[in-house]
Amino acid sequence: MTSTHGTAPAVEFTAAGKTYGAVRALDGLNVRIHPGETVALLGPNGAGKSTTLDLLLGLRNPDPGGRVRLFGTTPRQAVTDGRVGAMLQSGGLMEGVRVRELVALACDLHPRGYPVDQVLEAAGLTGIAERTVGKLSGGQEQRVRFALATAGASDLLVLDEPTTGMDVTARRSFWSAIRSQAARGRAVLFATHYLEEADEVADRVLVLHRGRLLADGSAAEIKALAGVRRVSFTLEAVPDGIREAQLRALPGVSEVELAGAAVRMRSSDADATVHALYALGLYPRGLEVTGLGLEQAFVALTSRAEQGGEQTGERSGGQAGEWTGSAPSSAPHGTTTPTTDNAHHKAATK
Ligand SMILES: Nc1ncnc2c1ncn2[C@@H]1O[C@H](COP(=O)(O)OP(=O)(O)OP(=O)(O)O)[C@@H](O)[C@H]1O
Repeated sequence: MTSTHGTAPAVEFTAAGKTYGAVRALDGLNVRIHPGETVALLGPNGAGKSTTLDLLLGLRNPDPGGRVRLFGTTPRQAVTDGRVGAMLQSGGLMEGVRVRELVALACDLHPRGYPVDQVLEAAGLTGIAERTVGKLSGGQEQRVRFALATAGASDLLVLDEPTTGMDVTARRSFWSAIRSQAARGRAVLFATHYLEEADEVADRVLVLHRGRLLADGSAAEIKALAGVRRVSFTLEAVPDGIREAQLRALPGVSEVELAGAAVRMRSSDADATVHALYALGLYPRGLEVTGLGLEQAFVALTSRAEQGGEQTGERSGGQAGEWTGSAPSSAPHGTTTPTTDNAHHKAATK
């Protein structure tokens, strides 16, 4: 996958901050996204996702000292040049017109617009092209928004909670359409609360927390970074006096669930937990140590940050999977990491 537009990153945030009154919504974000990458933006409510997308689209300006560039130019210029397609949560659709008319208008207005039938087909709207927009279901409206975002040959797609309201089938075809966009070399950035979508679709996951980048890596790297594992087993005989509190006190254990003889625990140091189990005189049967899903890793990372163990997720400019300590890296992400190659590989094999 190569960019036909030189070597400038699709997206480049440099020390980008945004303050609303007393609220520091975005706190010195350094991030680069390259053509062909599909990137998920995750974060709890209020983490700064919408602010990030607003800055990216030129709807707001970063505070002085910060900078946002798309393809080496300003967001506004990139939008004017038709290089950005966006699907936002806010903003109503024109209700009185037919689906085809609305999509045709977007195709006409785009500097590199596609034929309307092609766009309708790709968005799964051919069968409802003659319906009035105001009479569509929520999921159908989302598909219209997607069609508007892909009405022309944009180089970057920005999607805010794109599948909200879509049923399972619509979601599946939506993501398959997005994959084919990425396979054509487009950069895709989407904010979502559906972590399984981020896990399945994204080459790279950015986790925002209180306006700072908490983690930046593949879903596998984020899961590993959370460092928490599930330890499950059954106890053949529970020795007298062994109670949940004792299991909870084992090294690394943060959570214990007991259901009869079945025990499930979460541990940040599974080896130490298991050794200590034996030391307690317990003999676990069917012992399993498994990794967490992205959702659980996300919860572990963000709650750890809430409790004050926050670290920034900006890579140190060295190898993928390296994470800086508490001091933010001065080098923007992506200068030397292999993320782009990885993204290209994935895009090519999807
Ligand atoms: N126009 C505004 N004026 C004042 N504060 C704002 C404004 N927009 C956002 N904020 C605040 O900035 C912070 C980040 O908000 P933002 O909407 O970017 O978060 P988010 O990650 O998109 O949240 P959500 O998942 O709830 O949509 C929040 O504390 C929010 O209350």
